[in-house]
Amino acid sequence: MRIIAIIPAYNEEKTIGGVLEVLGQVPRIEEVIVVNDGSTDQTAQVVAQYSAVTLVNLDENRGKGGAIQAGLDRSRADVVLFLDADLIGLRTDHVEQLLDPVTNNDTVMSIGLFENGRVATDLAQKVAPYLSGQRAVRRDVLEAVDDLDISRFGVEVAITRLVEARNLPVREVFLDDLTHVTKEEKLGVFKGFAARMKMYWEIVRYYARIDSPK
Ligand SMILES: O=c1ccn([C@@H]2O[C@H](COP(=O)(O)OP(=O)(O)O)[C@@H](O)[C@H]2O)c(=O)[nH]1
Ligand SMILES: O=C(O)[C@@H](COP(=O)(O)O)O[C@H]1O[C@H](CO)[C@@H](O)[C@H](O)[C@H]1O
Repeated sequence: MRIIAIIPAYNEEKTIGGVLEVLGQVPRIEEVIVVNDGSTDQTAQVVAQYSAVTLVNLDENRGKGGAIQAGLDRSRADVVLFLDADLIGLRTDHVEQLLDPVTNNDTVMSIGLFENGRVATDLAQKVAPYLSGQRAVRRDVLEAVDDLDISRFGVEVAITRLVEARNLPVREVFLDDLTHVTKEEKLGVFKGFAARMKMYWEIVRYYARIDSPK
């Protein structure tokens, strides 16, 4: 069974190194692919310091779904681990927790939920667990999702919805002491809030598209 990790990254120079350090300590992940989604900061330069990591540079920002599709297009795998590039507190046991239920064939997808990380980020995932970017997913499931490449922030909802529509088993796992940097922390209160609204809009737009007749 070939296991890979795909990390979509847009302006994550401050945190992506920490994620890659941890992934480098998990031998059963055969390839780590970072898709630099048109970043304007030093994300690509930071990733290039990790010689074992495959760096895919996109000239223009395609959104999270587009970045993930670009990673899938360049890979061959049975199971894909997805992690966001802005995680704080990631450990190898979190990675194993996400992988185990899928590699043991107990489920086709795991979803990782923050626990005891920070109140705000724990709560956000309690309210909307299906938005989490931390997952392990069987590749055949990913291939069945329509329009992943244009889904932008609709990507998690798209995958979750397909799994639910087919009545496939999903496993939620709790990732202790893990959190991420929020949009407001990255961009400041106003730009962060605007980015959050844009994210919700991208999710709704993807929904509307797949619900209307083609
Ligand atoms: O256009 C984008 C927006 C986000 N991301 C990446 O997708 C992940 C989740 O995005 P973000 O952290 O902004 O979402 P949040 O967790 O704040 O909702 C991160 O690794 C981002 O760098 C991306 O590749 N392209
Ligand atoms: O938890 C949430 O409400 C959002 C917003 O997180 P921030 O606190 O704005 O960083 O984050 C998630 O949603 C996105 C859409 O599904 C995912 O792509 C992110 O990985 C996930 O962190």
